[in-house]
Amino acid sequence: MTFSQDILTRAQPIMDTIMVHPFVKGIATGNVPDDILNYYVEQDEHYLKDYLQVTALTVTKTNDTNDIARLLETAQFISNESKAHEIMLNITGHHVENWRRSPDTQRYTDHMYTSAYHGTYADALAVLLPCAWSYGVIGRELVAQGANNDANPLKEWIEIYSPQANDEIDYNAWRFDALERAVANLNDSQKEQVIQTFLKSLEMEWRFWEAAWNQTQWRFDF
Ligand SMILES: Cc1ncc(CO)c(N)n1
Repeated sequence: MTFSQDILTRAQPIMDTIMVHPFVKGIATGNVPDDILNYYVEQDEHYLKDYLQVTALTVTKTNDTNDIARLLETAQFISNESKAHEIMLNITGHHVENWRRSPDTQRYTDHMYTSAYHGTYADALAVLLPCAWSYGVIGRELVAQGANNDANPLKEWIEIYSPQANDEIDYNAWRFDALERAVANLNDSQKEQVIQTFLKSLEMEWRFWEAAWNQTQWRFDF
C-alpha cells in the first residue's frame, strides 16, 4: 500500500461523517439557515487568510521549483473562494463584519501554523491537504447526486468545488504526489506523525461544519 493509500483508508471514516453532516446535506438540498451560512463565511474569511499564509510558509520548506510553482498556483484559487462566499452572502444578505474568530477556527488555524512552522515539508503539505481534498470530495459527490440543479441556490457553490472536466491540472493528485515524495526519506515514526497531522486537519474540517451548525462561541466576552 502506498503512503497516500494508507492515508486515504484511514481518512475514510472521517470523510464519510463529513458527507452526512447536516450542513453538507443542507448544501445538497440548498437549505441551510441564514445564521449558519453567515457564521461559516465569517469564520472562513479568517481561515482562508491563514491558509494563504501557511501556504507561503510551506513554499519555504522545499527546494523543488515545480512544487513551489504549484503551491503558488493553489494560492490563486482564493479568488474562487471569495466567489463561494459571495454566493452564500447573496442568499442571506449579510456583509462580512470580521466577527471574532471562534474557538474551533482558532484551533484549526493554530494546528496549521504549528505543523507548518515546526514540522517538515511533509507535515506542512499534510496539514493543508484535507482542506482542498475534502471540499473536492464534497463537490464531486454532490454533483454526482445531481445536487447542482437550477433549483438549488447553492448550485454554483457546489460547482466551484467540484473537479471540472476542463481542469488542466488535478491539484489534489499533485498534492498527494508531492506528499508521497516528501515522505520518501522519512522513517516510520516520522511518517506516522505526518498521517496524524493530516487526520487531525480532517477532523478539524468536520469540526468547522459542526461549529457553524451549532454557532459555537467563546464562553466569555473578553
Ligand atoms: C475550513 C475550510 N476548509 C476548506 C476550504 C476549501 O478551500 C474552505 N474554504 N474552508
